[in-house]
Amino acid sequence: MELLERWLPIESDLQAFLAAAGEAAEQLGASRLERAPTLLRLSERLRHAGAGRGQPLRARLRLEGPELAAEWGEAGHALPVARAAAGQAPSPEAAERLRERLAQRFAHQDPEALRQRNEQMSARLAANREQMEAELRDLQEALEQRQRELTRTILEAETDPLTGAKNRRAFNQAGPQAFRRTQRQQTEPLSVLLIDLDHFKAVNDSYGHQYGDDYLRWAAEQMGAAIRSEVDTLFRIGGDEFAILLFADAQAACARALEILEGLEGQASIGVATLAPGDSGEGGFEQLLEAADRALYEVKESGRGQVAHAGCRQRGTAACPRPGGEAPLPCASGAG
Ligand SMILES: Nc1nc2c(ncn2[C@@H]2O[C@H](COP(=O)(O)OP(=O)(O)OP(=O)(O)O)[C@@H](O)[C@H]2O)c(=O)[nH]1
Repeated sequence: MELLERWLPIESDLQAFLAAAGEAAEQLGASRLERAPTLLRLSERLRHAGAGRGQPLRARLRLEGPELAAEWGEAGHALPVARAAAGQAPSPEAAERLRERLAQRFAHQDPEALRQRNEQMSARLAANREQMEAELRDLQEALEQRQRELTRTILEAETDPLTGAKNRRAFNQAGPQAFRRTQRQQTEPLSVLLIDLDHFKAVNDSYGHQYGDDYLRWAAEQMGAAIRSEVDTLFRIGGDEFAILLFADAQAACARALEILEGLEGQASIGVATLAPGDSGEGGFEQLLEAADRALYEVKESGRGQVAHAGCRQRGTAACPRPGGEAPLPCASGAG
């Protein structure tokens, strides 16, 4: 049977509960000498659980047969308080009288105690909230920091440190991705440009490796300046080999490649291949790359310093025409 239930946020609540426990024990026949150490221990345990410190701790006095026990908290802590003399459980009427007596003790709320209780509980709640908010802020900051670090790490892992262009690893990911997108969407053509600097070994050999590095940086700048950086991407995929993923059809890709060649003062060979919307693209990105590579090889074989589109071979020529030239563009679509 439950004799009493109370919240113990402030000191006077705790004292009143201990006094009620003392009275109940006395009613069951416990002597003052027996009651004192038990109440002391109960007081320590309740304080330990947060009683009297603004915490919303709830405590109960229960009578089970001859046993009087105190219980508190969500975890169901309990402590025996007293045992009825000779192990005789009080009659239901006696137990009910005891319950009423204890209730009587709390019938008149002291307004000052009530005010203190509210004040302390709301102060404790505010402190808890502030602490939680601070912890959340810290957590949020730590998360954002991690996110920044992760982004930087990913960026570093995908960037060529010499030229600032994306590296081969990034190309291996971005190429097939772009290819699948064009296949899926059927609206946007994709061209791949493979650019290999001509006689770069001789640049190194004649002017030194450091000069060679500067030349590579300069070449990357020229290429980067010729593309729409927010749409198309430049990659350095080897020593003096670059690639560009260009969301453009064969005609526009040829024109862009010629622009790049001009920027590089004619000192490069460029192979281009295009996947047009509607092309089956059966061989995947690999095949498109191979087609661009073959076109590049043809340029190298035929003397360097040119642009060739893989699709042009169907018309019997590998070379892209000069923009504005008389001849019609021979390679409007097709990946070779
Ligand atoms: N300075 C510098 N040289 C590099 C770097 N990476 C590769 N190389 C050099 O680039 C040169 C590439 O030589 P090749 O593949 O023969 O190219 P190439 O001389 O342009 O010949 P073609 O392409 O046939 O015209 C080699 O000498 C490499 O040592 C680099 O990061 N910096």
